[in-house]
Amino acid sequence: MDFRKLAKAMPPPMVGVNNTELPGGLTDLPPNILEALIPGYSIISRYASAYFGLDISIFVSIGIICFAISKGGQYLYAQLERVFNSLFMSSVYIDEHDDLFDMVMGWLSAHQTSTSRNRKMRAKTQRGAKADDAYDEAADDALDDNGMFNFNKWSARTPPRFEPYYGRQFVWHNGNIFWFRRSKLNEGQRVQVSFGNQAEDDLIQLDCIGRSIDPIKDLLRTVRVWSLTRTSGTTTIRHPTPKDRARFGGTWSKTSFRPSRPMDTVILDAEQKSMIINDMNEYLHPASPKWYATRGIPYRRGYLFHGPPGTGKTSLSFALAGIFGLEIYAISLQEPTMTEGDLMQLFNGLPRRCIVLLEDVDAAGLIRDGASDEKNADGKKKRQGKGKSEIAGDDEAVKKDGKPGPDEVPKKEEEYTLKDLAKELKAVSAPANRGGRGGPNANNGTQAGTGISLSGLLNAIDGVATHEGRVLIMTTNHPENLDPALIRPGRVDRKVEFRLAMKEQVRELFTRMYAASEQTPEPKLSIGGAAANGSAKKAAVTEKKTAEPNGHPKGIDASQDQLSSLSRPELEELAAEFASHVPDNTFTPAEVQNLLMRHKTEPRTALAKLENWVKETLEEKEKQESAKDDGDQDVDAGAEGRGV
Ligand SMILES: Nc1ncnc2c1ncn2[C@@H]1O[C@H](COP(=O)(O)OP(=O)(O)OP(=O)(O)O)[C@@H](O)[C@H]1O
Repeated sequence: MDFRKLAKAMPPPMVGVNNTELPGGLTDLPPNILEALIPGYSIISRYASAYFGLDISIFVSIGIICFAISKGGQYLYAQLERVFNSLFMSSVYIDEHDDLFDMVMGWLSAHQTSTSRNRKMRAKTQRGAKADDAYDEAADDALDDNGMFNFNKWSARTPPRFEPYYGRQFVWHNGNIFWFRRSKLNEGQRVQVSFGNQAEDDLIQLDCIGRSIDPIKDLLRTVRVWSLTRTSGTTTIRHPTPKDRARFGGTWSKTSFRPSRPMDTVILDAEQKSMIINDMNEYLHPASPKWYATRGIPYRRGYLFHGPPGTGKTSLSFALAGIFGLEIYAISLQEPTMTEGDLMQLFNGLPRRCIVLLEDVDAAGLIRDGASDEKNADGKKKRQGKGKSEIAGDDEAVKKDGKPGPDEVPKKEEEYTLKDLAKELKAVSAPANRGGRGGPNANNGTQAGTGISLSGLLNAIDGVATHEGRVLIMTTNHPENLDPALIRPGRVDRKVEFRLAMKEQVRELFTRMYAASEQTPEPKLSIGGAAANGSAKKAAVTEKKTAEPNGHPKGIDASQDQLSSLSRPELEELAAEFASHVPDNTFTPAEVQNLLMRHKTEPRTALAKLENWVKETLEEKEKQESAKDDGDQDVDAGAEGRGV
């Protein structure tokens, strides 16, 4: 191509008054503009002209014009699209913080993977229960030569979830076409759309043709049903969003979901169990809100689960969530960064129906300030010295106005021994040692181990601004340490005591463990020589047939034999015998379960090892007790030493 000819073909430059060249043709921009746009332009252009006889200003000008045309075109297209959208399209926006966001993403990824020709997707590693869904028989490939489960091998088989990336794509549903656009929330939108959301929020925009959003509503209904069906049988657990991830405090994040716990796996006094189930069922009935409203009673329900650790308090909460299809919103009052404002916002952000789980409320170190404690006339900080048995299942023990009942008169000042005082000191200092940032400044003059005062907690639980409809479950190992105001009727409507296991409970635990339909396979262990000589699997089979020195069979086949050859009446018989050797009121169900878990498929072995286990566990408990007593004495001595 002869560039000189091309240059000649261009219109000649216009000449100004002083013979200066004016910008003439479209392609002839003033050199000083080009110089400003492209540093060193004049030198390049001079060289190009001298050596190649080329006037590069033509190309630069053409480039700039093309750029301007394309930008203009884009702008025009965007304007036309905007006008078209506003006249003929309807849109619905979904903020990332909303549950619908995940549901839509899940639906789209499930819906699109088979049909989509999308060339841009976001791949997401599946975690938690979703990933576990991917388990199938072929996952046995994840066993190594020794029959050991290898998680890396197994998780490598779990495919990632592919979901739409930023940008626009369409999807068909019920004969309608929908456009789906995922974008980043810009600053302005974020304030309007998602007050209190995370810093890196995304936004989904769903568009459909027509002047009504009804098709989108219909699509979202489908998505919700699809999503809820998929997650039925699981319980969702949420926790407060960590401060570093939340733009504002007091928002909830879905932290996990797990298979719902069947109620019959929680072994508890039948009467207590049916009481709590019936009570909750009645409360959650759709007609209940009206019933409460017409009587002027706040529509709230609270339960206190109390008893030693490992007796089933958390398990029952999860089982209740499972049968009533509720999500669990768990709050730890010991969280040092949580403020009363956050707590209030968390309670305000609860859905219409849910379970709020406050675990170990006694450990939060909530103590009322003497001045604000109207129950203690002498203004001294005191906890009510209420025994566990008085609290157990006794709704009337605390009077309606929160004052102690006649049978629980507070100790007089002189009845407070040094030990009481030492315990108080320990209770107050314990949460602080855990990093609590209590203190008078943190909580309106109320002493507490965290940033939450008792009045702050009470306000959040049932303050005027608090939403109605939730079920509050508080758990504690030391109900006697709780302030009566926290557990007064209205805040705690029912109390359930969890005790150490009785024979009947042990029997049920045993039966449940070995009657379960699905047994987890035991590893086919054959470590060492077998692997080394390359005939590991064969060796494993041989090993199954060998017996342990104590006469108990070893390996999966042998242990399965114990189960497969066990008829129901035999199992019942074994369970009764097992229970008869476990002393009442001595071990927690968790401890008994621990023994049974060691012999998951060997009920007879569990029975054979029981006697030893009882002896060893009792010895261990005694040791722990005496160590605790020594600790208490140290605190007493310390208190006396300080002249308290
Ligand atoms: N009553 C019970 N019935 C069935 N399983 C139980 C029972 N109590 C405890 N377990 C088992 O023991 C383990 C611990 O139980 P869980 O967490 O419910 O106890 P907890 O009372 O909430 O303890 P903590 O006070 O320490 O929170 C669980 O694996 C659970 O299955």
